[in-house]
Parts: sequence; structure tokens; C-alpha cells
Amino acid sequence: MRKIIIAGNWKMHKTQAEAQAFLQEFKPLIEDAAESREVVLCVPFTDLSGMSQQLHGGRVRLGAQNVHWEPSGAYTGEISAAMLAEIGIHYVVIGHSERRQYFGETDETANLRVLAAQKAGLIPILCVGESKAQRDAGETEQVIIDQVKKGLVNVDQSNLVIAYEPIWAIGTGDTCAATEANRVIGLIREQLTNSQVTIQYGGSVNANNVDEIMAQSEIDGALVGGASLEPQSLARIVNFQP
Ligand SMILES: O=C(CO)COP(=O)(O)O
Repeated sequence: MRKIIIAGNWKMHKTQAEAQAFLQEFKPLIEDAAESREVVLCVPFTDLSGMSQQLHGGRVRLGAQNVHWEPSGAYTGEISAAMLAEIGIHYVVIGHSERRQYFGETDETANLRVLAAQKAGLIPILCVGESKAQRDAGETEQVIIDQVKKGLVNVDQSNLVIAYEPIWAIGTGDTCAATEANRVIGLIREQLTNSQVTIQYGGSVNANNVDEIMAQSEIDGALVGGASLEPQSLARIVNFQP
């Protein structure tokens, strides 16, 4: 059985005080959610340590939003996988389109980060997705296959999550049709050697569209940006109705 994972990606939102207030309201709202659903919050580095203590022993797991591939060294401003693992972090988002767009990340550096994360015992969430121009040019399939193949060189697929996030659907309210997301995610699965990899959809997921998205046969979860910032809305997504 493929694991269902609902993950919030807070991006550059929430101070420690705001994170603490979020958890106080959020935790009771998901207490009755099916045990089979993994709930993950991918939060700014500065929130991780405090939240890790606040969540200790509970069902909500934490993720970082990036990690460097070297174990240590002269890399000002960077964070290693061991630093994350030490404070109880389970997941790390890698190769998000915003990192690719604004910080020059590539499939090659995403691959190095995935390998480093796995080596430290973290579960990478590798993000792939095509731009609007690539979709309009009919290049979606090739772009996605390329990103998956290059991102997964030498990667252990038993310890991996992939998120399909079409760039044009991120933060726009323009969700990819659930059936189309299902089709592309099916294509991603065909590229893998392990059929049990959890593959999420991300891009304008919210309380209103999550049920239809999660009803798709290939979609194993959601990576949620804007709608994960508010406890009620993320709780509704976690409690999606199959
Ligand atoms: O980028 C995303 C999650 O990583 C999606 O963001 P939105 O849910 O705000 O579209």
C-alpha cells in the first residue's frame, strides 16, 4: 500500500510565535484523522527546532524546505542533512520550482540534495513540474520524464516522495484538472523502479478541491502551499473525504 502524505509547505511564512499558535489550533483538529494519513509540515529553518520540541511524540512530522548536499564545510548560509536529522526532522522538500526559479537550482543539484538527505536518514520530497510555456508547447511529458530521471540518479526509491507541481498551478488558484494531474503522475510512476513511491500533487490545492484530487487512483497526497497556512483549512485537507 502506498502511503498517503498530506504536507504543508509554508514557504517563507510564520515566525516561531506564529508557528506555535498554528500548532495549538491545528493539532486538535486532526486528532481523529485516519492513522494511515501522514501529516507533514515543511517550515522555515528557524521554526524547525521549536516545533520539533512542541510536536515530540505526536503524529505531525516536520520537513525542511531545502538542504545542502555536503555534510559540512565553508558554505555560508547553508544547512546540512545531519543538522536536520539531529533535531528530529523527517522530510525535506528538494528542487521546488521556486528554488529552481529564484536560486538557480537544477536537476543535478536536486539529485545531490536527494542523495545527501537519504544518507542522513531524511525522506526527500523531490518536486518536479512543467512551466506554462512548456505545457503550451506540448513538452510536459518530456520535461517531467527528464526531471525525474536526472533527479533520481543513484537514488534509493524505497525512501522517497515525489511531488508533481505544475508551475502554472502554484499560487495561482488555477489547479491542474484532477484527471490531468492523475495522468502525469501515472507517467511519473512509469519511470520508477519502485511502484510504491508516494507521489503527491501540488498547486492550488485547497479545502474545496482536495476531495476530487485525492479520489484519483495515482495521487497519493498533496503538497499544499497557501492553504496550509491556516489551521482550519489545512485540517480540512488532511480530513479529505475519499
Ligand atoms: O508550491 C506549492 C507547494 O509546494 C503549492 O503552493 P500553493 O498551494 O500555494 O499553490
